[in-house]
Amino acid sequence: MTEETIVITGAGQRIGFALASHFRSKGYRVITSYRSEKPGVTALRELGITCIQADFSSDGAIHQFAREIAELNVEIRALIHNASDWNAESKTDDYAALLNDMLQIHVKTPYLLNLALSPFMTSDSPAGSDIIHFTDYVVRKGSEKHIAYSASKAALDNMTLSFAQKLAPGVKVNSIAPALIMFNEGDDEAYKKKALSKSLMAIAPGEQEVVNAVEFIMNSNYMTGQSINLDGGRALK
Ligand SMILES: NC(=O)C1=CN([C@@H]2O[C@H](COP(=O)(O)OP(=O)(O)OC[C@H]3O[C@@H](n4cnc5c(N)ncnc54)[C@H](OP(=O)(O)O)[C@@H]3O)[C@@H](O)[C@H]2O)C=CC1
Ligand SMILES: Nc1nc2c(c(=O)[nH]1)N=C([C@H](O)[C@@H](O)CO)CN2
Repeated sequence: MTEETIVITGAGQRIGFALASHFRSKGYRVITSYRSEKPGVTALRELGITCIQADFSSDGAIHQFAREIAELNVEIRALIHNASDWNAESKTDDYAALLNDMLQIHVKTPYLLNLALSPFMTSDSPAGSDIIHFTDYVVRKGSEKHIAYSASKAALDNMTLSFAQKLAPGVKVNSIAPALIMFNEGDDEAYKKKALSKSLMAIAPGEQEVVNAVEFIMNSNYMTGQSINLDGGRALK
């Protein structure tokens, strides 16, 4: 038996959680990875979403996650690479480990999952199937506070181009490059004011904005190898 399936990495909270609940409410089978058990993961299970524990810091865990999905005999409509850590140089003095961690989650994980799971992306829908990478506004500008994070997201942006070529025409491969979407718990008022002032729109738009961008990509019959800048016009400020 096959069922149109959406695979989302790192969906236990925030944007990944919003995407998983959205697609489940539309009737898709949804499979997510989660690293740590948390209330969001319980809530996903209650919605009937398959949640597979996977900490992608080891290559073995990436391969195991792909194997578990392959064994479910699914037809993947979309593979959404959401899992990410936003680690800063200021929080460590082990820069080699930081760079490894950033490359592991933002480059090696999507690279290996795309190669392992693209054979299961054979949707009959006119828009085909989709791979969506979440990059970041900083891909265009760099970031002095998140150098390794920014470099790894830039590599992911580049992989969008290569996989778009490799997998066309059956699979479209695109990126979403967000700037501020939502604040983190503990962000203080001074930080929020500064962050908001960086874009023309001057808002933190929330998860639904990303859900809308994913829907836009999936509904396109023609767009591949592109990046959507979901950044409130930040580059123009
Ligand atoms: N929020 C924003 O304003 C912006 C977001 N983005 C991008 O959008 C995407 C979603 O953002 P957001 O919801 O804020 O992300 P979060 O940082 O809140 O969540 C990311 C998820 O990825 C999981 N994860 C992290 N590292 C690993 C790992 N090694 N193995 C497995 N899972 C892992 C985390 O698991 P756990 O629950 O265990 O921590 C977490 O649930 C990300 O790719 C992000 O970089 C880009 C720009 C702005
Ligand atoms: N994995 C994450 N990546 C990013 C986050 C986050 O919370 N988790 N947050 C940001 C910021 O919102 C930034 O764009 C503005 O402060 C960037 N990436």
